[in-house]
Amino acid sequence: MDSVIEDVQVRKILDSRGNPTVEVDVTTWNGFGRAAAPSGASTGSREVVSFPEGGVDVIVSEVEDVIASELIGMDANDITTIDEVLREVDGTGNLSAIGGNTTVAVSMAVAKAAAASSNIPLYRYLGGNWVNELPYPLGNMMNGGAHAGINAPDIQEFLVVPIGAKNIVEAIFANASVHKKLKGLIQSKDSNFTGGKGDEGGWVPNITNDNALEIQAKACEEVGDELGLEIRPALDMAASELWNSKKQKYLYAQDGVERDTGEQIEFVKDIIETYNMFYVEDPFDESDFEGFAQLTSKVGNRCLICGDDLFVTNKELLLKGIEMNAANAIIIKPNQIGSLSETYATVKLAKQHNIVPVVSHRSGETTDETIAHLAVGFASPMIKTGAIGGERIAKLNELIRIEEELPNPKMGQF
Ligand SMILES: O=C(O)[C@@H](CO)OP(=O)(O)O
Ligand SMILES: [Mg+2]
Repeated sequence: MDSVIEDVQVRKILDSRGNPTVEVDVTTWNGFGRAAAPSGASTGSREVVSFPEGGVDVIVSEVEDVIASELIGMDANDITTIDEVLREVDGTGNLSAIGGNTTVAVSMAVAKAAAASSNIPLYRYLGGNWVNELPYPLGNMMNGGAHAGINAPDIQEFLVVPIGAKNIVEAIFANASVHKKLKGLIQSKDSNFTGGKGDEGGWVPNITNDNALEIQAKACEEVGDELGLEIRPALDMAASELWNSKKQKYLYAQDGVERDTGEQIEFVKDIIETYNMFYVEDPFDESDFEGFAQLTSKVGNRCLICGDDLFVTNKELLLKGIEMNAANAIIIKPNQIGSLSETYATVKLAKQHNIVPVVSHRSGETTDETIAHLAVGFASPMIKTGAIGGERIAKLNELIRIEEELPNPKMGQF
């Protein structure tokens, strides 16, 4: 049979932070799939464990043979069973024995090999013949928090969404234009700015959160006017990184301000209203479903409130979020949960409840382009994958190629 797995190979490769990660090759009788795992810096505490003790070297020297001997002879189309086998091989609840990064790379490589065995691209294999939607790219413009150095803003990511773009090419180049525009705007506020960038290619300015918000909005407006399309600001606050559980407060070191949960709700609501934010991710600590629910009830009709560390792509946590009306969007990162089939189950649940799934990169990435295919195949209306930088444009440029292949392409529907 065309899709029977004949070989599985694991190797150590570099990620964008210079750290080791795994790349997996899966060969079938008539196909080949390759995928690599990314890694986070601001990771949620309920994510699966990325690597076992001993790191990538242990996987290459000890785990590769075990996985290969289990998978060889199986049908690559049977991804759900293969993912279950990987969980059995691991034998722990949180994938700490062989690592969620190992299992997710195998799982994605298997899916790519299955698609290749049928001579179709991964997005079509996952989404079927009707797929025709491209995701709006959520582009990273300025970095702070755990993705930048000291003196940068506390908010982790200042993002933009080119919501008026008619196609993916226009959208991707609009984001790149905002990124360029911001360089000059930062220089006018920060005389020491050297043009330094953070982990995801956004600029790292030495300015306050307020100043960053102001120039983010200005850049959206100016570039939007120049290009004649609407561009809206967005944020990933990664607030678990700001939360101090002893003090029960969010600490904004750059601004010298501390906020309790009530003050944080008002602060974020105010930002959303002042700057007409399209999307705010992780405005509260990862355990504060209640804070999320309060904010969503106040502004969920005009802004996407998205859970990343809150849900960690986990179906059970999403279910809790749905019951509490905690959010109206969810970040989808396959390596948070460790397999493609579980990732899909979470996306499906989100869609059934009108929660917008946002397929996302990690701060540590490789040139693997798989998430571009997942976003299109899952009809995710938005993808978070940076704006510039080799490991980010690998995904963006793949979306351009996918758009070219689709007979009747449209931008995503919310
Ligand atoms: O918080 C996030 O959303 C991500 C990606 O932007 O960062 P990390 O991969 O460090 O978790
Ligand atoms: Mg996040």
